[in-house]
Amino acid sequence: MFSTAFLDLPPLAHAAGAVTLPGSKSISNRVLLLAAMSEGTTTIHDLLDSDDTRVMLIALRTLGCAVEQSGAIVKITGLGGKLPNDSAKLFLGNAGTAMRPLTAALAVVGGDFELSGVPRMHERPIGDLVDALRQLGCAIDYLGNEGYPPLKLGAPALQLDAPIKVRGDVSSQFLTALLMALPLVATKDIVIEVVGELISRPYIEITLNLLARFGVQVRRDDWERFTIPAGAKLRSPGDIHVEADASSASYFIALGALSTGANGHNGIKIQGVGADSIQGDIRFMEAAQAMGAKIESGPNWLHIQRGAWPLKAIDLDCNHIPDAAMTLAVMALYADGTTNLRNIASWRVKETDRIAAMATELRKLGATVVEGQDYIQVTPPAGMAGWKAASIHTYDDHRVAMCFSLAAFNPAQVPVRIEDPKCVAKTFPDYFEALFSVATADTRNIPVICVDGPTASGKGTLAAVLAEKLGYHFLDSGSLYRITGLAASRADIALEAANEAAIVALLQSLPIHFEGSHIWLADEDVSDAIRTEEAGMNASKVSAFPAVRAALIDLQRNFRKLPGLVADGRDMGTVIFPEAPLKVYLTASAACRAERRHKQLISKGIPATLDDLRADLEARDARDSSRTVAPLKPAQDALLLDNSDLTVEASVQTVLDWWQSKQPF
Ligand SMILES: O=C(O)C1=C[C@@H](OP(=O)(O)O)[C@@H](O)[C@H](O)C1
Ligand SMILES: C=C(OP(=O)(O)O)C(=O)O
Repeated sequence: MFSTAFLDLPPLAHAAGAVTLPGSKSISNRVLLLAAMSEGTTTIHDLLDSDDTRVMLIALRTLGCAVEQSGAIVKITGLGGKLPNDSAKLFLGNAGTAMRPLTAALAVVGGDFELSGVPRMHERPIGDLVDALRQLGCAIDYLGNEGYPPLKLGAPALQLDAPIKVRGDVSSQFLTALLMALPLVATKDIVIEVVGELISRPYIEITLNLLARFGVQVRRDDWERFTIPAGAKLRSPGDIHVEADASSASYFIALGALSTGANGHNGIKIQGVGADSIQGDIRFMEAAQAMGAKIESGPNWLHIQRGAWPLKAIDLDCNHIPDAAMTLAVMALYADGTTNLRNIASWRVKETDRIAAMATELRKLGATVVEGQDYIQVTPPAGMAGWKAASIHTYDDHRVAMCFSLAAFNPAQVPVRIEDPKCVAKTFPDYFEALFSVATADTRNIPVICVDGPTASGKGTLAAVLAEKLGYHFLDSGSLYRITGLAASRADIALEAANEAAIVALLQSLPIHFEGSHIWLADEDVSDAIRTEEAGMNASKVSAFPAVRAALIDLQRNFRKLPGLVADGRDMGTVIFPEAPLKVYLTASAACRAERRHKQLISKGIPATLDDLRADLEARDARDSSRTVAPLKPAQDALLLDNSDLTVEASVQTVLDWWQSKQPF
């Protein structure tokens, strides 16, 4: 997951390949609650692991439910409707699929419970559900604003005779919550009557489908009357598999529809969900097809390719696909006219006011947007010149972050900044990793920040922090020379010019790989072994051999991958990435560098004297700057930063400011 303040997406060129998507949020949280309340043990396969399921799992554990987790398999020992802990405070984040169904289940079972969430959850309505539960005799108080969480639940005095009326026009989750809770107390037939037009109906179908899997057949009369039969009992089905999330699939369906292939591959294959999914959002496929996508489907897979181009503008009632329809609003940027998405009033009471958010952010990109209480009309930017680079505010809404990433395919090749990318953790923590696994950009568009400088200038530290703050890859090029020196010494090859060819041959066979800040040589983590003073000296020696440097060029350039790279070394800006948009040459006085190195060594318990260290590093500076190939020197267009008197934080901030000053947003 990218936990950076923002994630800059360079203009994306193509996308092709396969993605396996995480489990459905709607299925996961329903199955968790049903499994916890049922009799028997349920083994859940491919459960979604995200913020929304985490709050549900924590809540169930707090209530006394036994949960065993091993990898993607979760085993729940059902409580049979009886709670070991009948007093608890539950924090449910911003998960509607946890807050609404748990409210109903705990209210009918009874106990002393407080249910709260993030501030936005306290602005998301729940009054219609509370009103319905109060008709049943449930004891529910508002702890904050009337009609909204947080809630306090008490012991109910259940009256099951009269039909329960529930409004269906604000959220279908209220009806879902009642349908899942009432089997716990169905000593007689319980009738639920929906008042007002029921929205988001396919989600009710998911609920009915899963209730049936847990042994409860609800009778449905049209979409207005639902009967839980007397004696209904939740019984574990044993094993249950969670399909991949169809709403998450919408971003990759769109990706297939709007991008051309890459690396000899064409189209996007989505694994884990197919056209026969029980999730209503799978019908996003039809909307994407209407816009031009070519889609094939098989058991649990979809394959999407670009068809019509530009996409065709559509006019669509999106009530049945409220979540995936946000993706259509971004696809509309690539359409041949104005797209009209209607009957989406519920967008206003979700993670944010989604109609307002989409309108504001689409306009930043250059689109013309008209919004109404329950619709949005999107007209694409006028020609290439109409597109604007934009920093997309994401309102702590996972779907805003995910769908706006698709704007990076814009024909004007302007970058797109996604603010607070970690908000995708609600349903798809590794969304951007999945995107980068199939999307490609022209190499020249992938940003590189070079940090060059002499030994002990702190360039490794600076570069690593920059990479972390920007979510970029990190190339510690010096480590490649260090590994080469280490491997040659271990192979008893003297580090002399006469052995240059042998060292290159050895280097080409080295199984080097990087994992975060760790560097591996085959099965050995050599991160520490290459950091000794001796390894540094050896690195300096092998790095003076032209053939060694040449052999490492492609390896280093291959680090330039989406979303970007921070590369530290001695010739990053001069030789390896001469066209990098930002080159920093980091220095500090010899005295200062010797002192830093001294502190470092002493703290590790390695004896050293300041004078020796200073002499060594001056010798190393001389060798590095006088070698014939790629000598250490600032690139002509490098910005010089002397950090002798700067903290790491101050150096990082200076470079981040330089970087920001080069951005179009
Ligand atoms: O029941 C569900 O799993 C959901 C129902 C929908 O909400 P509304 O019924 O409020 O539209 C949907 O937007 C939400 O993401 C999940
Ligand atoms: C509306 C959504 O979430 P919730 O389940 O919290 O309602 C969503 O995921 O788009």
